[in-house]
Amino acid sequence: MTQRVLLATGNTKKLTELRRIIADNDLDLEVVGLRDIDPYPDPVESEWTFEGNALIKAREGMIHSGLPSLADDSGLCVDALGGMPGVRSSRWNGPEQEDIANLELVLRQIEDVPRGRRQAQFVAVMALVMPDGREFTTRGEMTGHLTNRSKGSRGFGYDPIFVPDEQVPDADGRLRTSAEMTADEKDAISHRGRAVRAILPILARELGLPVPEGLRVEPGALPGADREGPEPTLPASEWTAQIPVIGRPEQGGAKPAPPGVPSSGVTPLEP
Ligand SMILES: O=c1[nH]c(=O)c2ncn([C@@H]3O[C@H](COP(=O)(O)OP(=O)(O)OP(=O)(O)O)[C@@H](O)[C@H]3O)c2[nH]1
Ligand SMILES: [Mg+2]
Repeated sequence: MTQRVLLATGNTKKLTELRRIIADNDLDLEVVGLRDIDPYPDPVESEWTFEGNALIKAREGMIHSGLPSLADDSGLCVDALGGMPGVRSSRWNGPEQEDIANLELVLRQIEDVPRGRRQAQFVAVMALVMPDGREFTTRGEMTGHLTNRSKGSRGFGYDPIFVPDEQVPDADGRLRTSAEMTADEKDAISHRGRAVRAILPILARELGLPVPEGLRVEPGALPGADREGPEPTLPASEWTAQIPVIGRPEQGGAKPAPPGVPSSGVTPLEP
């Protein structure tokens, strides 16, 4: 029988991306969203780390559904803002969680920062909480820089002002924002794509499912994969340290970067 897994997020655009990345990897799973179960109050994201908040959301999902639960905590870390908005990304302009207001505030805050110093990273942490209480987290990152005005209408959040490093310039030498990329292009290089592709082999193993070919990792590379005896007692943060960020194109991951996209290295800033 197909097993069910909860994706515990209230953000519909994020849910669409997560469902899509999971579907691309051919696991025999039924993915359930928060709308498919009895409603419960939004958990308070009270931690100061992506790992901490992802675990809060996944634990709450598991408690209310009884299902293995996945949650994503993600955000934009801007070098010129000392790594902020970070875990505060969705509420940067206030509790209303408005994407455009958040993005405009970041642009105002770095108005005087020159082009060569506008580096930023998207970070996503995926947490998996199993009904027996075991917990796992994986992390993915996407580096890039910020433009000074919005371009593109795909994606969500800060995508219209974020130019990923991992892309090839077009014929005019122009680089695109992640809001100008197709879904497949963004998933191949995104923080979320990487974090999801890293958690799927762990989820497959925990559910006793075959790990799809492209997601297979070396025996022993996953935490607890070769354990004997009692269940592991390491805190989730230490498990994380043992999990390789698989799925990166440069590491032979599940889904290669689209044709023409360099596997690593930094492409020039927009002319
Ligand atoms: O342009 C973007 N492209 C992305 O790919 C992306 N990933 C994250 N973000 C930003 O980070 C917040 C997450 O905050 P977050 O993890 O708390 O999620 P959320 O509050 O939206 O939903 P939930 O999962 O907590 O229910 C989001 O709202 C966005 O502002 C992104 N922006
Ligand atoms: Mg949130």
